[in-house]
Amino acid sequence: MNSTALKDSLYPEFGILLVDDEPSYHRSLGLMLERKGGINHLYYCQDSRQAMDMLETHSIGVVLLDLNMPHKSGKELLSELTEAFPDVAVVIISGLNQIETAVECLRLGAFDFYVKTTESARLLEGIKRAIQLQEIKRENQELRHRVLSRRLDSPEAFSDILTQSRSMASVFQYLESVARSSQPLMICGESGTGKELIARAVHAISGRKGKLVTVNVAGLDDQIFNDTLFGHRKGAFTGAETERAGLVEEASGGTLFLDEIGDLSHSSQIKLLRLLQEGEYYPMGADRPKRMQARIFVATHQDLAEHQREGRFRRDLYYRLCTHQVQIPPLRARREDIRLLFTYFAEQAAEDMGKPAPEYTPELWAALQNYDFPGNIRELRAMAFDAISRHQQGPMRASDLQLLRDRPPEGTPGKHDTLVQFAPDNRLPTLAEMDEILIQEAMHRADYNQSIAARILGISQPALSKRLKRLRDNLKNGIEPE
Ligand SMILES: Nc1ncnc2c1ncn2[C@@H]1O[C@H](COP(=O)(O)OP(=O)(O)OP(=O)(O)O)[C@@H](O)[C@H]1O
Repeated sequence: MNSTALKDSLYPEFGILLVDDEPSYHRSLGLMLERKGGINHLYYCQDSRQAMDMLETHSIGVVLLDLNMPHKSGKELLSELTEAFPDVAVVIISGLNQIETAVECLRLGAFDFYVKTTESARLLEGIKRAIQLQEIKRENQELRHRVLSRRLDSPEAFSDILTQSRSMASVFQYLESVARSSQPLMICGESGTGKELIARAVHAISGRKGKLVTVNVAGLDDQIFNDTLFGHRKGAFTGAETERAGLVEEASGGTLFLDEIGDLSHSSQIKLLRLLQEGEYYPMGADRPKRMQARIFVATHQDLAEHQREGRFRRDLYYRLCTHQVQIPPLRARREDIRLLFTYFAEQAAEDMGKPAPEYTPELWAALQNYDFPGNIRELRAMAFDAISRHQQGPMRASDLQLLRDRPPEGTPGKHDTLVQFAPDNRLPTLAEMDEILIQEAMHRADYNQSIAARILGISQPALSKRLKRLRDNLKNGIEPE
């Protein structure tokens, strides 16, 4: 047995076992796979009687099997193999071009059938397909396992992403199951939902030793895109006085994160597609290609599926990019995170500004809960910093939040006087929350005169006093309105 398994970075994650009695064919196929496909996690077996043992002892995902071998024929081995290892993909590479044999092998469970004289590019494409399918199968199994056990292997990688939402926990579980894949990852979500934080977390648990290199591709014209990603040789164009490595090279052994991919120009889309299809690229002015050693992440706040349907984004590129895809929910779809995040950012702001962190009124929470956050967490963060900078004393109130975009213009009468909006998509406040909001508002309008506030509310002054006391006690004990 010979294997390349000692190399630093192995692709794919599982082994590819070549079973053939001809060492010269092993050599040429191995070289072709490594040079043209970057496939270097290879094991060789010359004696077909040993193949089953190798499958027992190594993590093999794909077997490349010859048919005509002494001792045990390929067909015999195929039957044993598909029975004992139904999850392994077997690609037959036969010396004979016989249609009946091909049909029989496929019936026995082979994934694909090629003859040895097949053009190497076609053979490579077929083997890559088998690898990709295996990767997806394994990731699926891994994901099912994680979802059922509701666990994360590396919770620390996600510790910068504050959340208590169940939907985000599922996002993390999915990301862990695809973190070690070599396939691209597409991160979708509205602006400010934390896509860049997600990219960093997934890179951290990808097992890749290289860097995460980020580039925003929106607005890059095709020439700049080309130079930024692929670099150039000295003298490649007027002004190219020194050689420059592109970001694909900088991300070697790591991850290249292309942000705002929905804004990539059409000509640059073609270049990116070629890079993904061939795994190779030409720095400007170079006559030999370089092999890409980076994994690609992309992010977008746009609906790329729709762009693709409308012809604004190349369909072939879209399908290459979305093998693994995650949708980060907007903040309004995980309102349970609002209080956690606001408190966190407000405390951070207070510390930065040397102020004590304030208490918060229930009315403030209700106003935040009923706001849509079109700018998501980025907007919430800015809102918390702004509120702390202007806050003077006492508990922080809804009126300290100047950034509420849908706040009615000053002086709008009626129900708009309060910050609580009754938009159809918003959660309605509970009666208990409404009670508190009304009391706070009445006290504010009455300039904290209880008798006047009681009159505004249509209750007696002792009744208001009792409610105020209960409110203060709840606030002190951190109890939420039911
Ligand atoms: N769950 C979170 N916990 C803590 N901070 C967060 C969280 N989500 C986002 N942030 C912060 O919000 C801001 C915006 O996040 P980020 O830049 O990752 O968003 P994005 O989705 O990439 O935005 P864009 O699409 O505009 O590039 C950053 O300051 C980030 O640190």
